[in-house]
Amino acid sequence: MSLLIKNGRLLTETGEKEVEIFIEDGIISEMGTSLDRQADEVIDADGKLIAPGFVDLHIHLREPGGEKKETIATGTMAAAKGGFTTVAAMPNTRPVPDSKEQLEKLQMKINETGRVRVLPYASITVRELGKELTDFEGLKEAGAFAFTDDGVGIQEAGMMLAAMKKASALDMAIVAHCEDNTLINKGSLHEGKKSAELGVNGIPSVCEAVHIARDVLLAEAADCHYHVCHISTKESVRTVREAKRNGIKVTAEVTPHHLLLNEEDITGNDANFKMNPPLRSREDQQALIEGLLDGTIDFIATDHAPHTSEEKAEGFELAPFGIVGLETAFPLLYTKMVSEGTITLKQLIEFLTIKPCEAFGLPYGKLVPGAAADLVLLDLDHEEEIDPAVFLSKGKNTPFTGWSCKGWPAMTIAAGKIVWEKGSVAV
Ligand SMILES: NC(=O)N[C@@H](CC(=O)O)C(=O)O
Ligand SMILES: [Zn+2]
Ligand SMILES: [Zn+2]
Repeated sequence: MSLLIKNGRLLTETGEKEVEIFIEDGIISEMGTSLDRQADEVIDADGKLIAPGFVDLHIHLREPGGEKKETIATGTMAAAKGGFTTVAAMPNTRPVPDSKEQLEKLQMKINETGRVRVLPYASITVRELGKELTDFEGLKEAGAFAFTDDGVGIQEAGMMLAAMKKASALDMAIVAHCEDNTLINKGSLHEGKKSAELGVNGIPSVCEAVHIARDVLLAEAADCHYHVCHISTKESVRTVREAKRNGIKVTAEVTPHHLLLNEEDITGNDANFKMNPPLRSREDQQALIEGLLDGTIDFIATDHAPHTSEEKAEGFELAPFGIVGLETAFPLLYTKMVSEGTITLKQLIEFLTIKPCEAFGLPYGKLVPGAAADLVLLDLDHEEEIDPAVFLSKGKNTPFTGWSCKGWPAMTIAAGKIVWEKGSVAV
């Protein structure tokens, strides 16, 4: 099976140039200006920008156990529509992939129904209960991408150190949801201006930062790659910056919503603004942007966390934490950060491709001969309003409804196959 993409544009060090890409058996075989190649299928990119397929190392697919919210099939369709060709699935499912057997079952399901590449996380502790470490060796053998108890923090330093030592010996990363249970304060949003205004309990910034401060020291002691999920506060950014300066192997991700929103954007009782960590202050938002620009924060991940409309209708205090992100990440970031001059298009693409891959030593995220043919065609000028009714995700829980964005994916190719095309009927 071969594919020839004509009339594409490529972003290079020296600006944009025209490109043709010849793909054979899922691999980029040749790139150039006028390739003299016969292909089974020819695609006219019609001047669209061709970028490496996006990589999202933090998403929730909900299967097994949460199929009302999302499945591997619907979540990876949403990923394809958003231009993502590699995603890493969090293990807070029921059951949790906390044994070789469970992870093997999950892998089978991914192979059957995943539309794009799915890297499964395994949990750090059995059932994510924080009491007993999982079988790291067996889970690595079964294909675990890294270890995390996302959804909850690892409460005990001794448990975290033991996990890091084991992970380090296997050359695997510990990926952390940083939240100290004794500091949550039964909050449903950030402890600050908005919580005071509404008179409701808030989650203080230190609830996150205190875990990061502890964990960078543990990572140093264990010589382990430690990755911070969804970083959200200025104190957290400062702590990661300092740890990096000291040579500690720490990386961090930030979500589009923490870059684009702060607590002041929360409207009424709308639980589509409720996520964990919560939207923080304007100063925190600014610190996250600065952290991304100076390399303290390595890449962007959506934390795509679908919930049903019924659950989200329960109101701010009762609804579950989490918002969807796969189908809106690029248009939002392109419109709000690139068009407004905060970052360049090249930087944005890197934060969604090569940067996450470099952080975790993955061989994806670049367009070069010999690489997997994972790519996205971007229609940078096309403008459209965000409308959850057209999402392929089962989750409609977004705070960005009605935002007018440019920069929509027009076609996504994963491992040499068209996995999503604008205007075509979803199959
Ligand atoms: N981010 C969220 O608000 N929710 C996530 C859990 C998590 O990422 O911690 C979920 O699983 O719904
Ligand atoms: Zn989390
Ligand atoms: Zn998450």
